[in-house]
Formats: sequence, structure tokens, C-alpha cells
Amino acid sequence: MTDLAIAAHGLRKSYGDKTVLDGVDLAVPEGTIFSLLGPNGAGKTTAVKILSTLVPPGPGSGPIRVGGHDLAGEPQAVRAAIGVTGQFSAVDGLITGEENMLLMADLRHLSRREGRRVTGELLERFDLAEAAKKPASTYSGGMKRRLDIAMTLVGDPRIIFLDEPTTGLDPRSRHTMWQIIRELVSDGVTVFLTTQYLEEADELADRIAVLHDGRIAAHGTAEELKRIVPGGHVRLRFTDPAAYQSAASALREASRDEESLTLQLPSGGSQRELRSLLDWLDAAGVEADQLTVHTPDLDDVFFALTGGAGVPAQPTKPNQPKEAAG
Ligand SMILES: Nc1ncnc2c1ncn2[C@@H]1O[C@H](COP(=O)(O)OP(=O)(O)OP(=O)(O)O)[C@@H](O)[C@H]1O
Repeated sequence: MTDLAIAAHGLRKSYGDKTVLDGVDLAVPEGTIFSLLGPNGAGKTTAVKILSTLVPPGPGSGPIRVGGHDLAGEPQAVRAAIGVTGQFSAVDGLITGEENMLLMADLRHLSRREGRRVTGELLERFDLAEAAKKPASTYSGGMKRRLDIAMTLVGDPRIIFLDEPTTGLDPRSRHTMWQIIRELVSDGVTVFLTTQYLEEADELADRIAVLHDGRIAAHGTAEELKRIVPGGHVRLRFTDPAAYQSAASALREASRDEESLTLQLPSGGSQRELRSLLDWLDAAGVEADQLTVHTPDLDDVFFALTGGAGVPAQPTKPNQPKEAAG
């Protein structure tokens, strides 16, 4: 009846008297990337473990459906539909990459022949063919993560849970991983991605939910979330003091910086707003030497929602003003 790959209502979980998830609703359409974003300890892994049948939901949780199957009633069917890559890799360092893959093929009940075929194909696809016969303990962090995802893909799951897939990776490996994730989705796979990196959610996710204090503090597309917080503005910079003065006296709502001959106007950065500003400058015969647009980014959203709690473990990209004209 639905094209939701994952649907959960009122997800709850406590450990002792610590409430980790306090009524979380999730709805992930098929073939999309959904990102559960939250700081360390927010409960992301707990959500993944519940949705992948590794731990039971807490009492009072509502119904959960994964891959069209009821999690409580048909856990085996759910397991057959999903793949899970955890923060703590399933890769066994003592055996080779190829052996890890073949072991996974066995676990997925593939025939020997099919197991070999899939292993060869996936090792090739993830650029691991050359290292296939080497012990996985000799692999770099990025290679281990790629092997981990390749192992997850044995058995062709339609839904993949990636729990912090890029934590600890260097920027190049992180970008490779992002590319892999995009390719998975272009093959029609649904990806449930947890991350503490705002930039990663922004890059990849169709929809994002921010987990805070056991609840979803906000959800939507990255653009929708960015609209939650004020702070967008346009900055006009002049080199000619006379042009600056005439613009400043006409644009009364602009805040001024006399020293740098800069005016700053609140703006959501929409095309309409920018066009009317440019039209106005043209009509007034004023020429700014530089016009930059600053839109809030997910950092702003995250800190607004979580009150500054939970600083991401790694600094995220600073706000980059987007050059609109030179
Ligand atoms: N088996 C357990 N027993 C007791 N407490 C637990 C258990 N598993 C998780 N917790 C607690 O639940 C909270 C959420 O943990 P979880 O691992 O889900 O967070 P997370 O958002 O994935 O964070 P991280 O990025 O650190 O993995 C933490 O405070 C953790 O200590």
C-alpha cells in the first residue's frame, strides 16, 4: 500500500532509567537517502539496531515496517531485505578481503558458484580486486569501509543501513564513500544513513531528521531545515565611497560598515529577492563591486535546534559565502 521503505511510529527505547529514544517517527521513501543526524550518544545507533532487528524496540513503541514487512511479526523477512554496516566493522582482519566476502555469501546462503561471482564483481566494483588476496588487517581505513559495504551488498539488499560510514576517514576516502552511496541509490537502493557530520547530510540526504534528546527536533530537506534559522543576508561591497554613500542612504534597512564600504541586507537569498535588489541597484545607477549571498547552513540549524549541545566531533566546513557576481 505504501512506497515507504521504512516506517516507524513512536519508536521508544530506554536503557535502565536512561531514555534514549522517546517517541521517534520515521518515514523513508523507497530509493532515497535518509539521514539521521545527531551528536555522539544521541541514539542513532540504537535506532539502527532496532530497525535492523538487532535489539527489540522498547515498550510502548508503535508499529515498525521495514521493506514492507512488520518488524515484530516478520523479522526474518526484514533481515532478508536489509544490509547493515555498523560503526564497528564486520570485517575480519585475519582473513583476506575475498574470504570475508565469501563468508558473507555463505551466510546469505548463496551457492558457491554464485558466491564467487558476486564476490568478484563487488571486489572489482569497490576497487579491491588487487588487494583481494591480502589479509584485511593490512587494508587502509577507507579500504576496510569499502570492503564492509561490499559485504553488506552480498545478497542484494534493497535497504541499507549505514551507521556513521565515514567517521574517521580522511577527506579523500570520505568523498569516495559519498560517491559509492550515491551510486547505491541510483541503483534503486534505499539508504538509511546516520551521521554526526552536517556536511555529509547536506551532501547526500534527500531528507534529514535531527535527533536531539531522544526526539526528532526537526526534519525536512537540507534546504527546508536551513530556512528554519534566520541569518541569510546579501552583502554589497563598494570601492567608490560616493557609490557606497548613495546606496547606503537609499537602502535604509542595510547595516553599514563604513570602513570596508560594505552594506549588509537581510535576505533569504531567493532568486526573486536578488532580482529585485539588482533591479533596484540598476535603476539607482549604483554599481556594487561585489555582491555575495550568505545562506544559513546546517551548522546554523543544528546549533539553533540543539542549543549548542553536541558539538560535532570534527569541525565542519565554515560558512562559505556564495559569490553571486563579481
Ligand atoms: N546496551 C546499552 N546499555 C546501556 N546503555 C546503552 C546501550 N546502548 C546504548 N546505550 C546508551 O544509549 C545512548 C545512545 O547510544 P547510541 O549508541 O545509540 O548513540 P549514537 O547516537 O549512535 O552515538 P555515537 O555516535 O556515539 O555512536 C548512549 O548514552 C549510550 O551510552
